[in-house]
Amino acid sequence: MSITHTKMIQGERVKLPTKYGHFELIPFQEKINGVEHIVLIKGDLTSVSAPLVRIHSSCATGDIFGSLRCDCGAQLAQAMKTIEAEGCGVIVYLQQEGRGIGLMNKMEAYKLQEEGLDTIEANIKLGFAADERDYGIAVEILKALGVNSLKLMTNNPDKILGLEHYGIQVEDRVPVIIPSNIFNKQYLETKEHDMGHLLREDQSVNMCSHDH
Ligand SMILES: Nc1nc2c(ncn2[C@@H]2O[C@H](COP(=O)(O)OP(=O)(O)OP(=O)(O)O)[C@@H](O)[C@H]2O)c(=O)[nH]1
Ligand SMILES: [Zn+2]
Repeated sequence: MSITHTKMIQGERVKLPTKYGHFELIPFQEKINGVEHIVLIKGDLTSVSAPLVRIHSSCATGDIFGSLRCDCGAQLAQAMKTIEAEGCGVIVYLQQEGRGIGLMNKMEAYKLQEEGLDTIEANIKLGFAADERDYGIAVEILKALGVNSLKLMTNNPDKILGLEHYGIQVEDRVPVIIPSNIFNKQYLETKEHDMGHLLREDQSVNMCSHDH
């Protein structure tokens, strides 16, 4: 039976055994536009004060087809394995293809990268910001699950700020670092040098020192 929230409809909770572990899946649908997001849950979230959470933006190329142009597919697998090992946690899989610009535009951006632009320049040339994502809906979903405080699995400091902006307390950051390959080396370098992603194991963000 579905549950109606202010901005979303929460669907049926079902078992989802996977090759990385046993999870439960809950679909969510935004009322305003019908966009659907997927939540995977492991364990009893209320049993810990700050559960492990991965907010994952959809990447059809990487997550479904195993594309080597980015690190998304491997990050998703690593997050699922880590949550399985921990015995408790959540993956919020957001329908936010191409950092929020959609698949058609992301492929335009890929084409521009094949012509020499980097991932940021390509977005800008298409008239978008480098990152068009907003985490309001992710926070609505987390609150519906009773999660207000968490340990975030990410390399992206903007994602931490994006959640904190909507009142989620990010207690800690857990890196999700995937070794680069020849196809994504330059892309990851741009993320590290120009988008501020923390791609070295020893880097840390001071959770209390963000400016809001
Ligand atoms: N516009 C655009 N989007 C891309 C490109 N490559 C991957 N993406 C999208 O980027 C999103 C993933 O963002 P990332 O910057 O890789 O990672 P992140 O989610 O911000 O940070 P992490 O939590 O550390 O993974 C997904 O929605 C992908 O579809 C690209 O070249 N251009
Ligand atoms: Zn990707």
